Amino acid sequence: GSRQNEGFHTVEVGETAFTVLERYQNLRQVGTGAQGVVAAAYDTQLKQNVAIKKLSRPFQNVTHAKRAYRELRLMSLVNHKNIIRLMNVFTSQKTLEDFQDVYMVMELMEANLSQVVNLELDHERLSYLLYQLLCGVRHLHAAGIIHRDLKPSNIAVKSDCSLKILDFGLARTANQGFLMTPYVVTRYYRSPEVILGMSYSGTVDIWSIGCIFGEMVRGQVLFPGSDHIDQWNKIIETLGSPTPEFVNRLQPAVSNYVRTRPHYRGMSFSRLFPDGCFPTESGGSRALAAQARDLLQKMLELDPNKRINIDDALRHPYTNIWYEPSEVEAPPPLQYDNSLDERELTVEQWREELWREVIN
Ligand SMILES: O=C(Nc1cccc(-c2n[nH]c3ccc(-c4nc[nH]n4)cc23)c1)c1ccco1
Repeated sequence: GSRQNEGFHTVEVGETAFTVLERYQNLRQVGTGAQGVVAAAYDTQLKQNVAIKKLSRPFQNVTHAKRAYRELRLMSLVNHKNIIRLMNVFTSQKTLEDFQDVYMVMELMEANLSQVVNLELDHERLSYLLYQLLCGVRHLHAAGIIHRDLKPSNIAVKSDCSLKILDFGLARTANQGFLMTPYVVTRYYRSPEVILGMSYSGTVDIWSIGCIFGEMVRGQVLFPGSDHIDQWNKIIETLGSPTPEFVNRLQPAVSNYVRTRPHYRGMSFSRLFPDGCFPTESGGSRALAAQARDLLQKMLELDPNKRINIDDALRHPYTNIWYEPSEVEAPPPLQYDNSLDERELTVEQWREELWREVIN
């Protein structure tokens, strides 16, 4: 029979075949994402558990290819404790012609945040998770990377309450919603400026963090919109209509639409996040609830120009108890050249780009 690739072995993980280096043993599925299947494994060389993500035919279309290329380049560029680290990347195929799959080996976490948002977290854990998320995003922004698609499913945690961001979101030119796979694009955490197609800056990620933080407090999604229109309606019904000054900054067609909406006053934040939905452990909890509510209000500001920025959020009383200059001001990685993942290449050209990234 054909000589099995030396140094590789093939195992079934769920319905997916993983052909991985011999050093990775005892594979078991821990998750699936829009890009592929993730397995936990034991690395017999490093003598530690790892996560292995299989990207099946990442060049199958431009969306997958851009995302895979961006992720490979960014993960090897970025080095921060709150961003998942790429430990190895390989393919079992020997030539470009045979090139099919990419395997990314990363640190193993224990759960993703969507499995944690409905737990009753005390203020200590809540503020620590929020602080780490802000640190990780600050590091991305320092490298010129705006994530734009932060949500609980692409953030992972461990029982020691450590948190890591799992991916790098959308390339600026990625199409906003149509995917070839059956996976639904979750828009619940997308900021008003992304929904309304405005120019955007790093504060889009602050909005998403506010939505995630709010969901951990409330135990349910803040703005569960079924599409962009519904998403916008849910946001203004809850937070109130935008100011005329904000609406005037929109593109004409969009501002005309936004003006047709009924006028909403919005709910007060003490009604949105009453004391009852905060942990009530002994001592100081009313003061902590007030601090958490204050920070939420500043993150869930409709107008990006008025929204709190990352540095102020890290210095807010609710999070700055964790402030460690070494974690917050970690030296920024080399600036990421966004233009590389925004080239309009053909599937075949992306395949070659990915092949080069994997074999070097
Ligand atoms: O469920 C377990 N772990 C778990 C749960 C959720 C995420 C990860 C995870 N760790 N590292 C990663 C890197 C990337 C991804 C990724 N998911 C989509 N895209 N990328 C996910 C991970 C791990 C578990 C049970 C027993 C031991 O671990």
